[in-house]
Amino acid sequence: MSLTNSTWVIDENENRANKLVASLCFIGEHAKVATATDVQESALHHVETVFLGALTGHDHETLIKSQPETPFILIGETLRPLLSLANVIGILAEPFAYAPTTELLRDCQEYKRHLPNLTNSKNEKRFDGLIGATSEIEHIRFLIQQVAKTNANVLILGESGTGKEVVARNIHLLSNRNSGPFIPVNCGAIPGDLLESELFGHEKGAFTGAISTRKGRFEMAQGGTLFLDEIGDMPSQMQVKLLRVLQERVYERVGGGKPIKADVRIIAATHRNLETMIEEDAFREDLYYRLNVFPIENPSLRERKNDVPLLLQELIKRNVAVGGANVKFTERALDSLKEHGWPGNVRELSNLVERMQIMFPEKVVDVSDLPKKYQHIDVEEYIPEYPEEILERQALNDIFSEGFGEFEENDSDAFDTPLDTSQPAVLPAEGIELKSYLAELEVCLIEQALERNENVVARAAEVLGVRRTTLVEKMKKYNLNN
Ligand SMILES: Nc1ncnc2c1ncn2[C@@H]1O[C@H](COP(=O)(O)OP(=O)(O)OP(=O)(O)O)[C@@H](O)[C@H]1O
Repeated sequence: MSLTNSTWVIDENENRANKLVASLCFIGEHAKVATATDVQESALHHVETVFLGALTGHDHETLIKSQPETPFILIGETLRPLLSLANVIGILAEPFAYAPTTELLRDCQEYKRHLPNLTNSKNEKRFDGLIGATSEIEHIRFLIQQVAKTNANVLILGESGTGKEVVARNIHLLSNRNSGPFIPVNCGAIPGDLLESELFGHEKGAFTGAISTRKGRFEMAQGGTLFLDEIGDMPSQMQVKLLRVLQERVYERVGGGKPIKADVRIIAATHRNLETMIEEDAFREDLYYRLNVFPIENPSLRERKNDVPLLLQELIKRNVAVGGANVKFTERALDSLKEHGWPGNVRELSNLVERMQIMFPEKVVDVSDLPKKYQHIDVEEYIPEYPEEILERQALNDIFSEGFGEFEENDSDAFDTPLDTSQPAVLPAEGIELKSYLAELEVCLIEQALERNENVVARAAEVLGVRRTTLVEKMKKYNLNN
């Protein structure tokens, strides 16, 4: 329960009011007796809960409605009809027992915590790059806010690409160390024998190659936050050394004897299961408990798939800001993306967005434009139908610009059919009906292409040198069912 925010008891049944204040104080609440006039005259931002009992000269309903951001608890059954008001959380009757009192106080806290204007606007602005509106990400924001104010070590768990570093940066940003540095170290990317000097620094000549004295990441993070990413990949001899620093808060540079005081907040992260690693003797249990003071479990993207559209929008915006092209997604393309499993989480989504921005600049992306593995819903593909004259012009172009010459040279059997079209270049003396002649020729070539390619339209389109959708149109036009 809150110790800083206060709880007010407004009840003209003085005896009952005093009993309630006493029992609230007993459970650690800062409770005091107040009056209806106090409510009318204050903004009540600092008031967590108001207990409301008997009143004379004031209307209960008007009073409750005048403070919509404040949760009220009614005292005594006679006020039950007021339960229908949204900010009335419940009724408490004498004797004021521990269980119902604490439950109601907790509900009031929740009412305040989820107040739309607090969670969505004021707080959001203070978070940097942590996008999402689902309850899963709201919970992460809540944990960040709670732990940021303290100096506790934090362990961020979660699959790769879920934004563990984003969370760590936000803890730093909201902490009172935010004027100090945020120093990340990827423990998995630095070879074991270099990690010690990387973390603690070294004195000149401490080892071959130590040509000058160098500060380590701990020293660089002094007064700020050290983010130990991929802590599960830290070699065991380094785990011992890190544990010592966490316990004693001092360390020495490699090759140096002078102890340096560590004023550093530690945030560690891993995608590994440290408890299993402990069982396998791959991670020290004592270090685990030192680091795991406050665990934060980042949800995977598939656990918060309703955030996909919002994230997508944000990732597009970020790329546009650095010169990328804009791109839009149809509603059903978004639905399809929501069905994806996202093993690479937000990082995978970010890569997909970049790919789509390159492939479809300033266009709208539909399900069929997505790479195959992201197509999770069946949609009927739109095949445009064009006016007759355009199709005829295209047919003529196809035939005269690329068609015949090559066909004759490369495949002398191509026109070995009963149709007159086997000698297309020779104009009979009596002339021809060009339109139907060309149509027959087209049908003949399409049929051959389909036959040679076991009726696979995509392959037939390839040998005819047209797009698959064009061939499908022509087959529809000539009523050719394969
Ligand atoms: N909630 C989020 N909102 C916006 N961007 C996010 C979010 N989560 C992750 N990202 C983006 O996804 C990418 C991966 O995030 P980050 O590096 O923090 O993940 P990680 O969990 O630390 O990954 P790894 O375990 O591989 O180190 C970054 O570009 C980051 O900006």
